[in-house]
Amino acid sequence: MYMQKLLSKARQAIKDFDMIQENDKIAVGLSGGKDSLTLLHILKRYQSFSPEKFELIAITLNPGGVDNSILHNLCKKLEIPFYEIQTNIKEIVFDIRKEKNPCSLCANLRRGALNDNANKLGCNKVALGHHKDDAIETFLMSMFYEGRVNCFSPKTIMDKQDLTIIRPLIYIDEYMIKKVTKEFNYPVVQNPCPANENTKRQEIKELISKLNKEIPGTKKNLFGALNNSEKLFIWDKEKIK
Ligand SMILES: Nc1ncnc2c1ncn2[C@@H]1O[C@H](COP(=O)(O)OP(=O)(O)OP(=O)(O)O)[C@@H](O)[C@H]1O
Repeated sequence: MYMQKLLSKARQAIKDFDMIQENDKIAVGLSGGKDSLTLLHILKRYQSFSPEKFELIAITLNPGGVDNSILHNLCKKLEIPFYEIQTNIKEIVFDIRKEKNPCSLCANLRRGALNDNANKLGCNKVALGHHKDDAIETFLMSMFYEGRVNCFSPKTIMDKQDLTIIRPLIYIDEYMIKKVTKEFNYPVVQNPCPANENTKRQEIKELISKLNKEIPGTKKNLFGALNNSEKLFIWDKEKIK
């Protein structure tokens, strides 16, 4: 039941932000978590009726010591070429750098490795599993922790690498992804991260959920604010002068 809704929201995002073109070769960043598993299935379905013909592969970065055979099998079943890349990200973040706030270094290393490998495999696009809740959380985190109004974009062109990053799940709520993951029994790989669920992001997620109960519509309005580009430069000195 939810799959059709998800597919239609993904289709809308792909159209609104012009994410896919004819002959694209798209690498799905497949972590084995619910979001990227859903993304892989959605893009596979979308491929069957998309007006633009495109190629799909999956890349999984192994941070060190994770058994991803379940993802190998899934991709074989879906007939999507699968590439597992061994990395030492876990060792760098936790043993060498001994990071107190490991998430941002880990995310940077993963992003770099994913983009480099996608490039090497001849892809011109990388698809990531970020969804609507991720966007709202990132939007608030950038204000609370960095003092700036910022968020990742649905589509980012990386000039230096000749690569475009797309986020087709950007209109989809996390609860819908959870429903579909359960309904279709996607083979979720246990997240090996020692900081999992114990992060600033988790705190912000809980705060947003609390606020949404106290002030109904909070989440919807925050997402609306993110889409309201006219109001993003609130106190723009050049405009006000
Ligand atoms: N180890 C990895 N290998 C390949 N792609 C990854 C990996 N880790 C993250 N990604 C990609 O980056 C996206 C955002 O990463 P993040 O760590 O925020 O994951 P997440 O929100 O927990 O999503 P998921 O449920 O897919 O793990 C993922 O949805 C996925 O597309």
